[in-house]
Amino acid sequence: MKLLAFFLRGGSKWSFLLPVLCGVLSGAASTGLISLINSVLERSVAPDTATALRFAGIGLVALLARVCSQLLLNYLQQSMLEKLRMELVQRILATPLRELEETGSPRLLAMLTDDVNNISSSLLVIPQILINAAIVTGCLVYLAWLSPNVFLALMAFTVVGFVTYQLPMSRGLGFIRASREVQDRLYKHLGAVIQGIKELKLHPDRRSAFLEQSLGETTTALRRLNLKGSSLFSAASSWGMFLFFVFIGLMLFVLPAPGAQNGAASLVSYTLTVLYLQQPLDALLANIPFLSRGMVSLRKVERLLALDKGLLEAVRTAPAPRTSFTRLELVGITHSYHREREDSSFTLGPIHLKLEKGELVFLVGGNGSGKTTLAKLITGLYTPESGEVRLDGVSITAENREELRQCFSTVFSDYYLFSTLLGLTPAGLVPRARQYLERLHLNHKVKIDDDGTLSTTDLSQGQRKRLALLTAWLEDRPLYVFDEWGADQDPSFKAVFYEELLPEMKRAGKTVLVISHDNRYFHVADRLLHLEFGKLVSEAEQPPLEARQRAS
Ligand SMILES: Nc1ncnc2c1ncn2[C@@H]1O[C@H](COP(=O)(O)OP(=O)(O)OP(=O)(O)O)[C@@H](O)[C@H]1O
Repeated sequence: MKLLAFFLRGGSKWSFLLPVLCGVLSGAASTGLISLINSVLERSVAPDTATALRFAGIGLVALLARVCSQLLLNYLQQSMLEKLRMELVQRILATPLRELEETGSPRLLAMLTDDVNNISSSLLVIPQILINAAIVTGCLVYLAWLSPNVFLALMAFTVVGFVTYQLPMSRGLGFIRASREVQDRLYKHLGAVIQGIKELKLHPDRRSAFLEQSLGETTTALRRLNLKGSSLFSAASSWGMFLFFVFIGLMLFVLPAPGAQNGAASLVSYTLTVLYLQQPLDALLANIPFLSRGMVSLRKVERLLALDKGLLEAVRTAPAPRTSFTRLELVGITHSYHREREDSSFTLGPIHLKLEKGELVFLVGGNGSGKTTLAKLITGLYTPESGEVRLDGVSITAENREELRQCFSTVFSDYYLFSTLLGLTPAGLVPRARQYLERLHLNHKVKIDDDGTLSTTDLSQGQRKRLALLTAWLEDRPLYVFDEWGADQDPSFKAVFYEELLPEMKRAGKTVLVISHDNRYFHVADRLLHLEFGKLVSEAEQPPLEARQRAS
């Protein structure tokens, strides 16, 4: 029911109902056919040309309605697949970063691939189940008309069949749920194959251990669980069919045509009708496992789908980026990471901090002291657990957090480089981008097409970071955050970055927060913020930039 409600909510009701109606029409026509066949066999209808034409007409309706239903269903499935995937991606984009980090990329990937496929496959079987259920109902009504006793006997069998069918089905569902959990682990290992390929290639023992233990154990567990689940589903389905044949056997040999008034002719009619039930019943039983997988997957993505509408709206209707700001204040903000398995936690803050327009601020401190975490809080990527962030005196809440984010251009140490200047296409930008390429000494390596496509991103780490800096530069936001940007640069380019580019940004009125371990260049900063174990331990004002440059 949950699945049905989800589909009906997700699209136009007619796009779902139309294939069902076509299917039901096809089912009704099929039932009409079986009734006609019975009548001809019983000789209650003459096998003349008119009957043959009736037969052909009903058959044609059954066929055309079935084809329409299938075509509409295929269309519905593909558009649902696209819609669901886009919807999930939009919800991922609107989900708080911390929540996504806790979910982890393997689970997100499994949702976007396996779960989306399972849900859309179950979409395809829902109408088929409804269609086959309609055929079964049609046949049952016909059977009830032929003989109420045979109908009642069949219903009694159906109840027994349903109850006994449920037992293996619910066990099977348990295995499918467990296999879906293991699937997340599989994606983690597959990620390790791709990202850890160098380490795996260079170390045979690690490679074998990975193949046998990590990946091997997971794929074996997955195979076993899926096998158990599918076997139980098949067993349940076969049990249903077995009961069906038992019923036919009883009808033929033990209780010859209960309620039969017309002897052999009636027996032929019941048997034929009951036999005709086999195909839709078989399809019904075969489709239920797909439905079960769809339900398991829907539960997996439910949390994303239930995302607060306000968050979704805030991302969909993001404000235009600000061109300037005066002051950003952090008032007693805190953030904690809890590690369940390690029974330890890291707490940043409470942090009190002000960033003014045109300031060049360095954030320094040991590894793990909380610099990146603080940068994520400042940029609005994390929501503080307590305290307040104020932009030009206005408190930042869920409603206006997008406005804060739009103030920043960043290059985090785990930045991502897009292969085009995505979202940056105002006229005159590409010539500026080419100038920056030259300044960043990348003009011999990378070309930028008029549509903003970069000729390559297959560069050295230092060069890739320069390209990321170029994108940030082009965004032209009032606040910049560079997280250990200089770490991959050669000494000459480090000097260009710290002594030319940063002061130039400052002169252009930008506020720049630089996370750095390059103590050779600390003199460039207006202020040094020192973070240790999550606390700001000191804040050092420095003399004016010109004096500092002269001194160095
Ligand atoms: N996603 C996360 N989940 C759990 N703990 C985290 C996460 N990110 C960081 N931490 C922990 O929080 C602490 C601060 O990390 P953070 O990355 O902010 O430090 P940092 O000062 O930027 O370090 P570095 O100089 O090494 O980049 C560390 O102890 C780290 O283990």
